[in-house]
Amino acid sequence: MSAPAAPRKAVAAEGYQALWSHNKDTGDVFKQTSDDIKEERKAAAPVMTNYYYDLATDLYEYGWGTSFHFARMFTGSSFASNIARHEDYLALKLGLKPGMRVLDVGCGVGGPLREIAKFSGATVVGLNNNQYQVERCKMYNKKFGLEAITDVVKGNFLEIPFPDNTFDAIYSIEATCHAPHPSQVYGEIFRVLKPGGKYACYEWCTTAKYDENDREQRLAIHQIEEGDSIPHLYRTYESLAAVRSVGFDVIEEYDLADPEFNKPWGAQTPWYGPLAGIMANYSVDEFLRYFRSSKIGGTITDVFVSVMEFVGLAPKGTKAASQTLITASEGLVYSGKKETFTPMYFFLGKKPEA
Ligand SMILES: CC(C)=CCC[C@@H](C)[C@H]1CC[C@H]2C3=C(CC[C@]12C)[C@@]1(C)CC[C@H](O)C[C@@H]1CC3
Repeated sequence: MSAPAAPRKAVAAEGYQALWSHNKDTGDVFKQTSDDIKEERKAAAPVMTNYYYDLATDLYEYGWGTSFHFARMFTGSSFASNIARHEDYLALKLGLKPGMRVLDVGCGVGGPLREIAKFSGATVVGLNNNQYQVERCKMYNKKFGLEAITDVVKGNFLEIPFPDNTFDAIYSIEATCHAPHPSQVYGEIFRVLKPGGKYACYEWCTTAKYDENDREQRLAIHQIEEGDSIPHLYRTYESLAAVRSVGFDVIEEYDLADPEFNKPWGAQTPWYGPLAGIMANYSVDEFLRYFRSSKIGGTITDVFVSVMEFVGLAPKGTKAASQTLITASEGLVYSGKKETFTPMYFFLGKKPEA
């Protein structure tokens, strides 16, 4: 884990926690998720998510790697190949080819961007609003000799810094859920996509099984929102309506986490398996990697970083980051088991030619 400048994480921890402190002392999840509080977080969304990634990026890389997303975990495949397959699936659906110019909206430190560039030969440009992640992405693109077919630009996906009709294809992986409302970011994606171009998305959503009046289910969804900087998690049907409302023709849409959908695809362990210690493939290497993301691994990391911060060897804010991610993990595993949440609601949209 690299230790960036101390003040950045300390400021981020303070700013982020302030946005999630409303009614915490009441212990009442309904009060913590009231409409007016959510409106405040929606208004602060770009700043809030910048704080979040200032805090979480180092731990993400340590515990997960450079591709910040979940995947279908096919039994017998390694974690890395399951993650890469999930990325290549988008390249296949978009029909990416050498010579095409593609935008990755909310690219993180660029794990997916580099895989998709290598898989397809297309030129992939990442868009990211977090300066630290942009720098990490640039560094990796150079390190892996991919500068000719990759790039990364700092910018807000609510105001994408490119002219209309720029890209041949666009994708986003578990990123647009940071927006106050999905239609805002889908509208921008529609604008910068060329007519006839396709947009593929993995969206974070609540499912039809989610009962927002059930206290335990609501708490777990709130834990996901708090632990992952999401102003509000929308339903799958709301995301679908949003992508249609900005002008896309939807060619395909389904929940890749739905066990029914997955029946013909062969044996899988759950997408949240790495957080719950459920391994898709057994080997010593895989054990170490699963251990880092599991509950027990996360707890050990938490104790370690707390001590490091206390003695001044880790920047202030590191402990807050670790605890935020433990909250995320609890909500994700609970909601994953109940099937009230999916991190892979997939849709493929086309911008009409005319
Ligand atoms: C925030 C969004 C929209 C996407 C990121 C999805 C995942 C990559 C992260 C969600 C929860 C994260 C946790 C970790 C890594 C990245 C996530 C899986 C850890 C395993 C990192 C190491 C810590 O000690 C425990 C974390 C648990 C949560």
